[in-house]
Amino acid sequence: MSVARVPRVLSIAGSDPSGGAGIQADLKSIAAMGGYGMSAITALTAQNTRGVTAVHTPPAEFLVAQLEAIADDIAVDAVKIGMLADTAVIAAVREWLDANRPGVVVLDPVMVATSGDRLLEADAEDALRDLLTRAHLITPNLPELAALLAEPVAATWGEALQQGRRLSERTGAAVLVKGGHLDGAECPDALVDAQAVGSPVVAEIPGERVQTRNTHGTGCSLSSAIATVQARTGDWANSLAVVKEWLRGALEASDELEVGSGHGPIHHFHHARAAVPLAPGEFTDSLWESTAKVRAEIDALPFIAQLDGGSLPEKHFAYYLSQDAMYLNGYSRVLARASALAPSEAEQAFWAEGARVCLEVEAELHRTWLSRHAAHDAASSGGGRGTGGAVPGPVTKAYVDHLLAASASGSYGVLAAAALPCYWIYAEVGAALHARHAAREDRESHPYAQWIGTYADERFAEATRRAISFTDAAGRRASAAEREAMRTAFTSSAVYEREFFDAPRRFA
Ligand SMILES: Nc1ncnc2c1ncn2[C@@H]1O[C@H](COP(=O)(O)OP(=O)(O)O)[C@@H](O)[C@H]1O
Ligand SMILES: Cc1ncc(COP(=O)(O)OP(=O)(O)O)c(N)n1
Repeated sequence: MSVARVPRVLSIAGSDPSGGAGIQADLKSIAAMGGYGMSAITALTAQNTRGVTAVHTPPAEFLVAQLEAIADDIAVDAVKIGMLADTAVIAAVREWLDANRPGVVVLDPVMVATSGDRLLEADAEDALRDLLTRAHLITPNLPELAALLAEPVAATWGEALQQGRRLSERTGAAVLVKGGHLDGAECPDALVDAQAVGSPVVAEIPGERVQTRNTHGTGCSLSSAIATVQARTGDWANSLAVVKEWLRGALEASDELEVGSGHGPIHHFHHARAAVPLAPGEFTDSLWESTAKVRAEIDALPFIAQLDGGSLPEKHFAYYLSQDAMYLNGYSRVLARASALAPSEAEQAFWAEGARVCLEVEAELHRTWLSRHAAHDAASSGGGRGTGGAVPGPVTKAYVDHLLAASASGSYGVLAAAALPCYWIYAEVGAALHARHAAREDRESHPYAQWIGTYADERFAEATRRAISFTDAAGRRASAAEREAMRTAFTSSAVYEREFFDAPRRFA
């Protein structure tokens, strides 16, 4: 058979307005597997995650009109058949299949929903048995498999495989035997084909049962997904392996959806969560949120409270200043690298200016603050360093090494994310310190008044806004993997910010 890059897949099935089963689940599954989904609706149900309250089956002629409209205009690479409601619908589908003979036909013999509600009239079961012979693959659950054979429901996986073989013999189609209704921790699936050379079990995929109530529509999703992948690959065993892995993820992520109070739906697009288009600011907002705990820890550090209240030991302040000067020198090189990697001239100029300003501030620290605090600095521990000959402390070294590693990653986004906390957290901490200081009555006599005054620099606040905006744009452009790496880089830098503010207490 020929394979289609974006298979055009038709679901002939019923509608589930709650979106978890029926054509709604099929269209999501087809799209999730890279296909183009279409639907011809056999019946309308009123249902939610707790059960079915009503079924309305339009005249079969209207289904025929839908099927003809599609076939007149569009090549169909694969068909998935679900809820068929009654004999008139089954007859219409049978005639259409005979006239059009699609290359892939997957038939999910929907009879009774998990809630116990009938989705196929009892007198239509024989007509359904006859239709099975038109399918390439049949995907019954264990109660449906038993009903189609008029046998008791299989109690073991071995019995289920035997029943699958018998149904395959009777219909000439392959049967996907599904373990969803088995008791126990295992949830295997197997492709059974009585006509296969050797063993009729063509492929068997073991699987652990996912502990969740959200299994509404798993059968619909599985059958439409496998039809789509089969149209792409032409290999049933491969297709099952792909779909089973995807379905496991969809069950595991289903709690995120929070849909309904009964058996909720699965998360069809769990694998594409990171590819969701982001609004401006959304990415950096989420980075900021993810560091809430670290930022609260920074706010609670003795260094901040003591700087605020004026009781910070001067040797701690001197240590902080000398480490800041050394950090700025390394940070300048990192920003220069961001400039080199920047995708636009505006960004290139922005980071280059940041690199220049870092050196300017470093020089200013040496000229004013550090010379003023030289006596304390020289007396402090760390191997007799003075403001001129100081060596980077362990936190400064580790922080700069982390930033240099981000530079070496070659990813502009990762580097921008690693560099951002130094702007953003410093600006926020500084703004809060400055606001509190401005409200003090004794601010004139505060020993660190002049230093705290530097936190009010509007040019730094503006640079911070631009750094956030450029990093956000990089995050929106990034692949899922790069976004994850950006997140890790940002979080690590936030932790280093905390350690940097705490370093004077530990190492001065
Ligand atoms: N809790 C679960 N954990 C893992 N896989 C499951 C679970 N429930 C169902 N499945 C899988 O979902 C698919 C549909 O299974 P099943 O429940 O047997 O069919 P239906 O939804 O038609 O009743 C199968 O691949 C089955 O293995
Ligand atoms: C409209 C419609 N079609 C099929 C079903 C049955 O869905 P299924 O995937 O077999 O699983 P459950 O929803 O029964 O768990 C349905 N409910 N509605």
